[in-house]
Amino acid sequence: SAKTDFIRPFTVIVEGNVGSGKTTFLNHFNKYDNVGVYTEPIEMWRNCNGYNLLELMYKDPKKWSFTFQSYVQLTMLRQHTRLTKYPVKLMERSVYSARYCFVEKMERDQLMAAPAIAVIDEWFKFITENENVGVDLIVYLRTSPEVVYDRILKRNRSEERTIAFDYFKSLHEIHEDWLYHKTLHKVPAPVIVLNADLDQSVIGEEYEKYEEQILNKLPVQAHV
Ligand SMILES: Cc1cc2cn([C@H]3C[C@H](O)[C@@H](CO)O3)c(=O)nc2[nH]1
Repeated sequence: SAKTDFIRPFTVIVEGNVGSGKTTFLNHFNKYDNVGVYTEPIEMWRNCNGYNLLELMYKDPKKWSFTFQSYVQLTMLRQHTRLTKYPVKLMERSVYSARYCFVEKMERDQLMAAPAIAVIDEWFKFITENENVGVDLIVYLRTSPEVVYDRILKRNRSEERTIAFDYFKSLHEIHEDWLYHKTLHKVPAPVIVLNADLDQSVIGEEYEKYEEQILNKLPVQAHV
């Protein structure tokens, strides 16, 4: 059958520090039948043609950050452009946080040389010119670094064992500048800020506060 034209659904990206509770958030919204949930393709980063790029990056960030982030950009582009039958698409992170948070962090730590950043940035500009990569809403799971650090230690993901607290602290500041103070990089859609420090036992109420906006259920503004 002819490939249907790409009709971009109402696209929501879920952003936040490592350990900010994105998976818990996505699981909560997965139960709605009109929402397509697209989790971070971490298994692809762990197995790119047999190579665990995530592990390589954490083991030797100077050597592998460019390789890792260029593959992240490709896999996130794939997530953005995947056709979905759902009217609402919920994505875990995006090409925007890839560039504005993680590549930003690697640039500040000089883990990626300027020519490498220039190449990533050219790809990013080309990719984001395409409106199929547009987003309609950003959910910012706002946390404090201490809370996410404690969660990461408990989660104990093998590749993350070597990360120092300072990494999460500066990644937190980058997210704050981007999505809360809005002083860092372009913000591609309106932002809803959730208090994601809340414990799993009560955070459902926090989600429910914004459910209508997230599910695009708000009454359509009458066009006068
Ligand atoms: C878009 C994007 C997600 C992402 C995650 N990560 C890392 C942070 C976590 O340890 C792990 C899974 O999110 O990958 C990264 O280094 N660069 C990234 N870029």
